[in-house]
Amino acid sequence: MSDEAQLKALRNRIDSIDEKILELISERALCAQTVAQVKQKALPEGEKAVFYRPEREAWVLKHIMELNQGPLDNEEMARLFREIMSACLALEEPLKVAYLGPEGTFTQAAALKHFGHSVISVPMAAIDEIFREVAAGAVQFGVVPVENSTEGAINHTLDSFLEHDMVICGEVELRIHHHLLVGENTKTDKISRVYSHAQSLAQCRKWLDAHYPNVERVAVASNADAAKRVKGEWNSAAIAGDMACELYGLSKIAEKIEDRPDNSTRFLIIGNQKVPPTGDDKTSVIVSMRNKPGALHHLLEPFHTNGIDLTRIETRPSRSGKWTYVFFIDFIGHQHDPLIKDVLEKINDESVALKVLGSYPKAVL
Ligand SMILES: C=C(O[C@@H]1C=C(C(=O)O)C=C[C@H]1O)C(=O)O
Repeated sequence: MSDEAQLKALRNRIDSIDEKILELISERALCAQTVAQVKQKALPEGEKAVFYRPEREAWVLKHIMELNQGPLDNEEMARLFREIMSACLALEEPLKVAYLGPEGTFTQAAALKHFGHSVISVPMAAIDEIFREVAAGAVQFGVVPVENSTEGAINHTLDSFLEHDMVICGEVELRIHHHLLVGENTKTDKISRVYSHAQSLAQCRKWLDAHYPNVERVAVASNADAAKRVKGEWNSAAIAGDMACELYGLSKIAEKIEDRPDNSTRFLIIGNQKVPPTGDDKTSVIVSMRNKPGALHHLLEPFHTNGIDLTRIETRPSRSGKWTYVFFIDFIGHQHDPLIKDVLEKINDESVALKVLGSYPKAVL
């Protein structure tokens, strides 16, 4: 067979595979629609069904990854299914998700990675506003950054958990790549100012010291905001990611300038919905302790004796008295697991206050 004929035959095969995929996706979407009807029918008149099931979605993605034999890798395959589920869920009910805006931020990228592109994503100007928007019921979920592998905790987010009653329904991790961006009119040899969010400036500190030691570093509300500003200025650059670069039509003069190549940010999904166990979960709690010797030791002991894996511990001022603290603790397991229940009871006895922020599936993607 000639190359030409072979290509034609392969393309014919791809066409007929696509037709089958189309049919199967449509069949899947119809099933999801029927699931919605069944969910709604099971409830008394006037009560609204919960359509989004994070524990089920985590299971579907993991199942696909287990079955996958290549040549596409697991992450790629799961991303495709993430989008299929997102579209199916939108047929049941389009989700509204608030994120730290403006458009083009890493938090928006995290929201789309977690929920897929069929959600309605709503930009908010500040972390606190996301909490308020979810509390008011204007959106079902919010996405907030909580920690960065280079720069540590996002204190605004932690403090917002002290002020609002919010359930954590999920987590998402995003690799953060920063680029130095300029606009059409920027004179690249005359750059005297670099805009970015304080966290991003910090994540690129060494690179800036080495390449632009005398340039003024200006912290602004977000990386997207930084990108927006440079458009109209000839002597400034922005540090931001791919989404902001595309959205504001900028070009990269240096790529991946973050000091640590594994630079990642973890985001939390906040809402009002408690998530049942999947068998591979995390739990987040806030604990306040009496200020006495050995308090932290007593707090951590039940985790140690029960072999529970702590993934994070963070301290913040409690805001209820000078030099008193609260601990944010993340660990592996679900609050409904008998072992975790026991541990939480012990901690409750030892502490001034214990608040379980939520149990949720570990990030799959
Ligand atoms: C179809 C369902 O509803 C939603 C859509 C899902 C899907 O497309 O697979 C999975 C979970 C839910 O978010 C379900 O609950 O099974």
